[in-house]
Amino acid sequence: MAPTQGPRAPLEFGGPLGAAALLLLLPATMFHLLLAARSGPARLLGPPASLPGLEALWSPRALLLWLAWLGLQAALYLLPARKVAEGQELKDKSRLRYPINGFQALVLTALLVGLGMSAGLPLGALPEMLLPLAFVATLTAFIFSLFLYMKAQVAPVSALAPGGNSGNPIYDFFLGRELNPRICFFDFKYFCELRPGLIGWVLINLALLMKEAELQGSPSLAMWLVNGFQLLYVGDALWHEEAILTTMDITHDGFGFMLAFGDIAWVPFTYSLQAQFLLHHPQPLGLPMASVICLINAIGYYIFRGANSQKNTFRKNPSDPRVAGLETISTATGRKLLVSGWWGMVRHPNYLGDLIMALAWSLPCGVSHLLPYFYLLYFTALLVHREARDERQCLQKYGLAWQEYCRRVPYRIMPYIY
Ligand SMILES: NC(=O)C1=CN([C@@H]2O[C@H](COP(=O)(O)OP(=O)(O)OC[C@H]3O[C@@H](n4cnc5c(N)ncnc54)[C@H](OP(=O)(O)O)[C@@H]3O)[C@@H](O)[C@H]2O)C=CC1
Ligand SMILES: CC(C)=CCC[C@@H](C)[C@H]1CC=C2C3=C(CC[C@@]21C)[C@@]1(C)CC[C@H](O)C(C)(C)[C@@H]1CC3
Repeated sequence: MAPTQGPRAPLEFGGPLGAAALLLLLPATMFHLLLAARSGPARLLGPPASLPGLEALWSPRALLLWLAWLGLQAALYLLPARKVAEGQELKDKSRLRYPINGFQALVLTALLVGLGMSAGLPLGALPEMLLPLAFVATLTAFIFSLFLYMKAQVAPVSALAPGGNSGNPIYDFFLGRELNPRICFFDFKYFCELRPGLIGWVLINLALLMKEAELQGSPSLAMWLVNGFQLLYVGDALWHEEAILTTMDITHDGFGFMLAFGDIAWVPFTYSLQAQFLLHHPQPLGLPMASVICLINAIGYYIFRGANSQKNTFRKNPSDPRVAGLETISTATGRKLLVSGWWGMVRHPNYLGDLIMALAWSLPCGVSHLLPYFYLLYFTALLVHREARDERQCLQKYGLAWQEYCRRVPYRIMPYIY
């Protein structure tokens, strides 16, 4: 049995109690949002108009569809890739290899869905199945996390994540014990983070758009914008798939319920909330306002992509002409920190861009309801918390050099505000 990390390792997310609460709260919130979006009052706060019975949650057809979806995405993952990338160096000095074929999976999925639709596949029926689909996705996340927890029992110590090995089963189940659980070349965390949930999200959005077209004669401008913006975001993530190998989720966090549920259930069913809301609460949107919203999304995307690409280019090759002229601070680890360019503006410019885009995704839903702004509120909380976790890790890694960086770049996410 793999040993634990010992009682003195710092606990996150409020320790075992916080983890236990989140195990219940996260699925409950997701179901609340799904129900609220389709209800008349569409209240974010307060109880849903009615609670569904088990017959509304359980459907063998939804289970089959869900398993077919996971199977399709797994098959696409296993197709030959245009490139195989190496991950960050692990504790045992080895590096894992990852197929770079996520964008290919998105295109092939789009082709298959297109073919299916021309053969009569009723994509517009999907919105009716969101509740039972979310239910089987949640069940899958629980069962899968249990499998991951047990798999970690026989994993070598070097394969364990820095957190998630406290010895408390609830906490460790939630956070995840093993860093990169795999069977042969199939990496579960890498697969889940980018494929079934992210591609599922844009498919759900598309189904909501088709349904709106069925009901109203054509999709609304607001629905087009939400679909377009979020497709750009998902397409971008898959196009720059390799960049995920340096994120905290892959390099630091174990794979447990938090990420498994987040990746396969939370992302597709709550990130599509704006499109769900629009189907049940059509919103008028004129061209001038739509243009302003497009501009906001473009500004957010420009900052998000610029900052992420600048850091990735710099981390891959600091002498790359695109980043060689930037000012840096040396650290004792031999790695440098950027102090000019995007990373000299605030310490997390990529989060700022992401948040601006989140605002642009909600604005097409008007200002009559708070519900479509849930993503913006949740995402602000997630990124503020994530930023604090990252800063702790960077302080540990870079010590004085990180303190110097914080002194030179005092704002975390929003210049002059935070
Ligand atoms: N839509 C969603 O739900 C979510 C989206 N995201 C997005 O994912 C993206 C990745 O985010 P995340 O993984 O949290 O973090 P980052 O991509 O911001 O990576 C943080 C790491 O970057 C390195 N770094 C920090 N400052 C500097 C600097 N000045 N110069 C060079 N390197 C630096 C450090 O690692 P090192 O030095 O070791 O390289 C640090 O640990 C973001 O765009 C975020 O908005 C994140 C979470 C959820
Ligand atoms: C509330 C809850 C269940 C939290 C779990 C958090 C996860 C939902 C997120 C943690 C980091 C994520 C990232 C993306 C999606 C959400 C999760 C999984 C991401 C794949 C979205 C697309 C981006 O371009 C990205 C690739 C940078 C990003 C990576 C982090």
